[in-house]
Amino acid sequence: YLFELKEDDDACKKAQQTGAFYLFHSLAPLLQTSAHRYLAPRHSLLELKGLLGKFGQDAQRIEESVLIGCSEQHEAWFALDLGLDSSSSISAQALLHWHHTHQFCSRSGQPTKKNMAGSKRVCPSNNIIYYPQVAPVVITLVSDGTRCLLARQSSFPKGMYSALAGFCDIGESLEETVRREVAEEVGLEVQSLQYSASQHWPFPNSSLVIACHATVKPGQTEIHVNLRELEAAAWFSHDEVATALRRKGPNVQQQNETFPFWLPPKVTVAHQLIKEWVEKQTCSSLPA
Ligand SMILES: NC(=O)C1=CN([C@@H]2O[C@H](COP(=O)(O)OP(=O)(O)OC[C@H]3O[C@@H](n4cnc5c(N)ncnc54)[C@H](OP(=O)(O)O)[C@@H]3O)[C@@H](O)[C@H]2O)C=CC1
Ligand SMILES: [Mg+2]
Repeated sequence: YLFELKEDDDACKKAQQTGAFYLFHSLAPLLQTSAHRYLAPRHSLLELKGLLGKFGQDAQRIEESVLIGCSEQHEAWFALDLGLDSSSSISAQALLHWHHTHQFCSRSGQPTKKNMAGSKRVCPSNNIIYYPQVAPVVITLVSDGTRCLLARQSSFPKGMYSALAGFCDIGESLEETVRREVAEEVGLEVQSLQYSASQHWPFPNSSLVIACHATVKPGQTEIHVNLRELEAAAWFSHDEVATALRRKGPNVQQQNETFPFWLPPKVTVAHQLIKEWVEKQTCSSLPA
């Protein structure tokens, strides 16, 4: 069904009649607080038209919405940004952002036109099709068997350490990216690696973060921090990491100077990767 909506502008327009719209303003989602949770309110086409009228905006703006999914019952879901310049066409956040920053054909310089679903943009002068881009990123938790390596960039919030990360270069396999990034950032040679999980990551542009565990040879653990990429990197013991996992974000005052660091929040695949390592270490240290 989604494929049909992406390929057929008329079918997509029809789906808007019974669909649900989620709203953004300058790429920030409109959220509603409800019992200490944030919910994204849904709007029918009729409600949306009413809202647009209230804000003095033309109903034509609905053409700028982008398809972001559908329910099992074929209710189509759309996202619309009411805060961006009305001449731009838009898309949930990552897709909206991509449309906002890909308005022109890089061959002809002419404005490109979004299809109804927002799954692509086409240059009317040469028919070149542009599809939304995703940049693959690997995130690697390096271990020497008993400790794991965590690092921080100067741009991280104060005290936060995470696993190593890096964008894939063109032509690389994921395995090659892991080996290159680990060598580049901390001067270590990866011995083996294992895939863990992946996550869509909309910051700064749309990325697909692929998380892996990697090992280095126990005798080859000396870190050479690349200070152009990282502010610091160090080996941490199982206990240090397990304690840091229980610590909540930067707002918590650190009581104990021995553990001055904290880890990325639960929502990140980085957190899941570190948690997985801690759990694996705990299991392997239990008596058989
Ligand atoms: N969800 C998660 O758990 C995690 C997500 N991440 C995300 O992974 C990303 C990569 O990690 P990071 O260590 O910064 O990567 P890198 O080590 O590859 O370094 C980032 C630098 O690479 C350059 N670069 C190369 N290709 C791209 C591209 N396609 N898009 C943007 N920059 C590119 C940029 O340089 P220049 O600025 O000079 O152009 C950028 O500053 C970050 O955006 C981070 O938010 C990282 C860890 C965990
Ligand atoms: Mg990096």
